[in-house]
This record gives sequence, C-alpha cells and structure tokens, in this order.
Amino acid sequence: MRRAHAVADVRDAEAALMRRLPEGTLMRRAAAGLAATCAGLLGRVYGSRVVLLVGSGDNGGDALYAGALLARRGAGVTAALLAPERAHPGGLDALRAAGGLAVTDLAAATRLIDRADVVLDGIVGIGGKGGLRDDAAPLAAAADRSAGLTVAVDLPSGIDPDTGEVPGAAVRADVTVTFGTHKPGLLVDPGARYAGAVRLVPIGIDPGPPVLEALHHSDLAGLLPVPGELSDKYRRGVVGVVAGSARYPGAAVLAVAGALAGAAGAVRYVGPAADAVVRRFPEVLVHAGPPADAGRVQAWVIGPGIGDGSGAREAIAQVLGSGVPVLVDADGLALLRDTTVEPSAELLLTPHAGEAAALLGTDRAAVEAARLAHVRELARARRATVLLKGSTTLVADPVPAPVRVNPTGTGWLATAGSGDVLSGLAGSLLAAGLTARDAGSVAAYLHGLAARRATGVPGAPITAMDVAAALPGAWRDAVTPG
Ligand SMILES: NC(=O)C1=CN([C@@H]2O[C@H](COP(=O)(O)OP(=O)(O)OC[C@H]3O[C@@H](n4cnc5c(N)ncnc54)[C@H](OP(=O)(O)O)[C@@H]3O)[C@@H](O)[C@H]2O)[C@@H](O)CC1
Ligand SMILES: Nc1ncnc2c1ncn2[C@@H]1O[C@H](COP(=O)(O)OP(=O)(O)O)[C@@H](O)[C@H]1O
Ligand SMILES: [K+]
Repeated sequence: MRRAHAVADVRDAEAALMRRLPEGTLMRRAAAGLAATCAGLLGRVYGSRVVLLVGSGDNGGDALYAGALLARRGAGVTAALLAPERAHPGGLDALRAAGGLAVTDLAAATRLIDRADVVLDGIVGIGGKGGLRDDAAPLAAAADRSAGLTVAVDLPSGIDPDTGEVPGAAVRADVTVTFGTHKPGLLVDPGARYAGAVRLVPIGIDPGPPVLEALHHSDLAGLLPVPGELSDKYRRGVVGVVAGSARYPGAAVLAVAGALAGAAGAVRYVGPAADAVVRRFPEVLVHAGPPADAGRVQAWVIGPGIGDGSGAREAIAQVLGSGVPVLVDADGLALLRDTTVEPSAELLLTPHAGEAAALLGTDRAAVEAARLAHVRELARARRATVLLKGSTTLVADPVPAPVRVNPTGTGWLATAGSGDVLSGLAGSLLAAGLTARDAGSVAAYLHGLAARRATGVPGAPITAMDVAAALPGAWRDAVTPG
C-alpha cells in the first residue's frame, strides 16, 4: 500500500524527529536523495547545466544543498533566488562553497532555464498557499518550455499538498522527489498531473495514520477471493444486476460482462434486456419481473441504463430494502435523490464527477477541481461508500478512514460504457463478500489494469467490451507474485 499523510502530521513527525537528531540532518537526507535522483536523470553530472528555483523556505534550502552536491560533482549550478534576502543561508553558503552561482535577475534566470539540462523546483513545498505568485509563474513557464527535465522538490510548487487542488499557476514536473511520505496532492488530480513520476526519499519520519492510500500490486492477492474445496456457485456469491432497458440494452450487457469477470459464482440479470444479455452470455440467469421476485442474491448492482420510469423507481426501493449490499450507478444515482428508503446494508455509489455534483447540488467543474473534498462530503452526506470515477478514481467511506486512490487506469478508459463494466465488476466483488471499500477499490484497480492491457503501449482507442474482455488477464496479473 502506498500511503500519503497530511501536512500537519508530516510537520509533527518532523519536529519529533528533529528533537533527537543534530540540526540539519533531515534536510541533508532530503538533499542527498534529491541530488541522487538528479544525477540519475542527468547520466553524466560533470559538465551538465542545472538551474535551481529557490523560494524563501526550507524547500529552497533542499534545492540549494542538492545543487551544492551536484556542483561538487562538476555540474554548472545556478540558483535563481526569488526572495534573495530570505533564501536559506546555510544552503546558499554550501552552494557557493561548491562553486555554484546565485542570481537575482529573474529575466537572466529565464534564459538559463532555456538551456538547462535539469531545473530543480524549490520555490515552495508543504508551506505553500495558493498558486504560484506573479514573480514565480514566468520561471515555471520557462521550465515547462525548456527541453531539460523539471524535478520538483517535495511537490510541484503551486499545487495544494493536502488536496491536489491547483488554484493558479503551478510547476509541471517530469519527476517529483518527495520526502518522508507521499503528500495527498501528489496522488489526486489535478495535482497528480503536475507531479510526473513520483519518487519517495525516506528521511526517517513516522507521521502516523495516513489520510490517503493507494493499493499496490502486491495487495491484490490478499484481497481477491479464491474458491475453496467446499465452494459452490451459491457460496461464492450471486450478484443481481438491474441494468438496461429497451432503449439501452447495451448497458445491461456491459454491466453483466463486468459482473461475470468478478468473483461471484453466478450472475442474475433482472430487467427488460434479458434477450440481449442471454444472446451474449448464455450463462446468466435472467428474470423479467421486479428484483424482489428474482431469487436470492448476495449483492445488487442497480442503475446503468435503467432510465427513470416507475419500474426503475420500484426496483431501487426494493434493492435498497433487500438486506444485502447494493451498488448504485448511473441512472440509479439520479433516482436516489428522490427515494426515501433507507439502505438496509452497505451502500456503494459509483458516480462520475457530473453525477456526484448533481447529488451534492454543485457543478461538475467544482467536483473536478476538489475531488478529495467532494468525495468525502458525498460519503458523509449519503452515509455510503463513494467511488468517484475519473482520472485518479477515489473511494471514500462514510466513517473516518483513509481515502483510497486508484493508481491504475488510462485516459483511454473514458469511453462510453466502461463505467457499466466497472459497476458490474465491483458488484460481483461485493457479492463475493468484499466490503464496499475493498470491492470499489479492487474493482477500480483491475478495471484500470485491464484497460492498460487492452490499449497496449503506446495506446490506442478501446471499447468498454475490450476492457471487460481484458479483465481475466488483469486478475491473473494481479495475483501473480513478483
Ligand atoms: N517536513 C519535513 O519533514 C521536511 C521538510 N523539508 C523541506 O521543507 C519544506 C517546507 O519548508 P517550509 O516550511 O519552510 O515551507 P516552504 O514550502 O519552503 O515554503 C514556505 C515559504 O514560501 C512562501 N510561500 C508560500 N506560498 C507561496 C506561493 N504560493 N508562492 C511563492 N511563495 C510562497 C512563504 O513565504 P511568505 O508567504 O512569507 O512570502 C513561506 O516562507 C518541505 O516541503 C521540504 O522541501 C526537508 O528539508 C526535510 C524534512
Ligand atoms: N481521464 C480519465 N483517466 C482515466 N480514467 C478515466 C478518465 N475519465 C474517465 N475515466 C474512467 O472511465 C470510466 C468511465 O465511466 P463513466 O463515466 O461512468 O462512463 P459510462 O457511463 O459511459 O460508462 C470510469 O471507470 C472512469 O474512472
Ligand atoms: K517545490
């Protein structure tokens, strides 16, 4: 599991450790890790051109000490000082002693950035508030234009470390070297898009429980169910899928395709698209009446393509009161706004940003700009586990617990119907006995992995059915050791 901690906890942990260590130890550890990464990226340090963007805090100090280490190995290092009178004095002395230069003329610095092999962004780190200020923004733009690599110190300056919100201009990094632990803003979009490849340099701090966590490949084997000797199709769990309509039969087929690739022993389809479903998947049990009469299931998936007619309203009331976990997606989410039935078991909602916005009474752009805050708010307000789809899919519980962020996926997943496959898959895992939190995050992981397998490298358009077809391979991949 990859974990991210709140800035306040990082600061407390840093203070606790610093009381036990000689002054400057943590900064030296950070700078050494940073310099090692830069050296690796440069290949040959001697004769390379390195520009440091240095702000007024310790983030700039890290950049200066790392610059000093590179200068000692023969790099030409110049620091552009954004706040000359407040630049970290020890770092500045170290850089000068190693033969590096410091400039305060930011126009001259911009010209140096154009020709740099590596630009180190030490403008601001976890002490940053708001977007980049006016003097720093042109330097960030120059680094973006430059052919050299931009390496962010701790996090790209201008992104909010705790939330991933990007309120103004920000540095776009190719690589981020972060210290001690990940910061939530590095893993959640839009901030994650600015971070590039993230490398963690341990500095010995112990910041306690995380606020965010991402499943790692090695976590999957422990979470995915494996049938035992005594398993039969009912013991493995039956998932009921209420999806599709005469108008949208495809949604039923796609949700069922996802459900069949999950861990349930059987899939029971309920709705008017049974013919289309059975033609494609003869193994599915079908039922044309309401869900209450369909036979036993261990979890329901309801919503994709069901519309908002009276049958759909009746169906959502029935499944919410059924006593088994329910996943609500797509049209089902709109119906949830009017239903008065209290869920009788775990509830997992799988909105995209637009659907989450509608449930919260805000707009899509607001949700996309502050995904972490909105997923938490929706989980609290609806007393449900919420899986917010999109790039960096998030899964939040209604009770205080780290939010899960999905590390797999590709922009090619943004294709019609891929969400239906995801809801079927997650519902199947719910039926197999996973909690809503595990079912949602494991499904998102496998779904993203399947999409990557289907799209290949460097990537090409894929359909939702391609994603479903790639799920068994993704599952095998996920449980293969090492
Ligand atoms: N914690 C740890 O374990 C370790 C932390 N370490 C390092 O320390 C870093 C944190 O250092 P920090 O606390 O000095 O804050 P930092 O991020 O440099 O910036 C604060 C200054 O920036 C300014 N400023 C604010 N917003 C701004 C903006 N938008 N645009 C421009 N400027 C802005 C603000 O100044 P003012 O508002 O007064 O002008 C303030 O003085 C951390 O990220 C890591 O790199 C490591 O060395 C080792 C262990
Ligand atoms: N930019 C993106 N990067 C990665 N994945 C994305 C992106 N946009 C959407 N997705 C994923 O694609 C799927 C789309 O689901 P959804 O919006 O419900 O579409 P549909 O309703 O057509 O099935 C979700 O799994 C979502 O997380
Ligand atoms: K930075």
